[in-house]
Amino acid sequence: MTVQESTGSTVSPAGADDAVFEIDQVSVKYGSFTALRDVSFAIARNEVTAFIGPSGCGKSTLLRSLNRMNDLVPGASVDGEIRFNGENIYESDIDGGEVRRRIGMVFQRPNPFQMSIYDNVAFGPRLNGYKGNMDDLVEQSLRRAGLWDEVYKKLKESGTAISGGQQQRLCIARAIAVEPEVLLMDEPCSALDPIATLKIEDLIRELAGSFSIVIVTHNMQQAARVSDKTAFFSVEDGDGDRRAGELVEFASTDYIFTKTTNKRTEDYISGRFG
Ligand SMILES: Nc1ncnc2c1ncn2[C@@H]1O[C@H](COP(=O)(O)OP(=O)(O)OP(=O)(O)O)[C@@H](O)[C@H]1O
Repeated sequence: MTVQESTGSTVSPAGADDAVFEIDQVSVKYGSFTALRDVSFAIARNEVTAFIGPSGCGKSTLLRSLNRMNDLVPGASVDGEIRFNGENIYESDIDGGEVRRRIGMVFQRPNPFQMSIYDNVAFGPRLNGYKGNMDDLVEQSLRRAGLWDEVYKKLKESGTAISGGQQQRLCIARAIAVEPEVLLMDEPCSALDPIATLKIEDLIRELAGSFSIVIVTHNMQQAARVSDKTAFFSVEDGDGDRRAGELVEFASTDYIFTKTTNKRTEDYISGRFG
């Protein structure tokens, strides 16, 4: 596998042992349009990896490819291999639904189900036939999401009748209740105020010990605050608005934000581009 990493970075290429995902020459198309071209790098286990880059460079496209969410997008197709724990999730005998159960996702806008707070968290475990004590699991998941103290008196109330920041933490509790190995987060704070954002960022750092987290963010301070490694994407050089996205640089977050010598990364980080 080719692993694109910066020379001089402190990151050693993650091999199959410590990589949760190996992304190997992945290109993603929507119909005939190549949204992302030939991306290769590895995502380490139990770390936070941030995807940054200008609008339209394919960050969300790649994130959705990691749990085959793109299967649900008409016209989307993925070439190359994405190995999750060493197994290519795009093999024909792998069930996309099963992949999505093992890899949780949190979206831009909090999207609690129209049901009680309790039922939101219990939904996934019930679907999976969880046999343990559901009350304990709900409490533990809400505690891990930093929400228990705020909602324990109103577990029977609607999951949509709490603040946006609380709803997003409820969505995180719902995602972790089924014990996924990975949490994919697509700009999880973009609809939140600064205080709710900081709470989610603290939570991401706390959860990183137990889960591998991949976060797409437009907010570079956020990437710098929460992530261990950063992948910077951009669109290919040239004219026209149908240019493919590509991985420019992947390295430790510290390297990307303070030491990079890559001009394209520097220009983006310093706000000269994008
Ligand atoms: N469902 C789709 N059908 C066709 N083209 C799409 C679709 N989704 C995304 N694209 C195109 O693919 C490219 C990458 O989009 P993507 O949303 O992955 O970028 P992004 O880096 O996440 O952008 P943003 O930061 O604005 O969310 C863009 O040119 C976008 O217009």
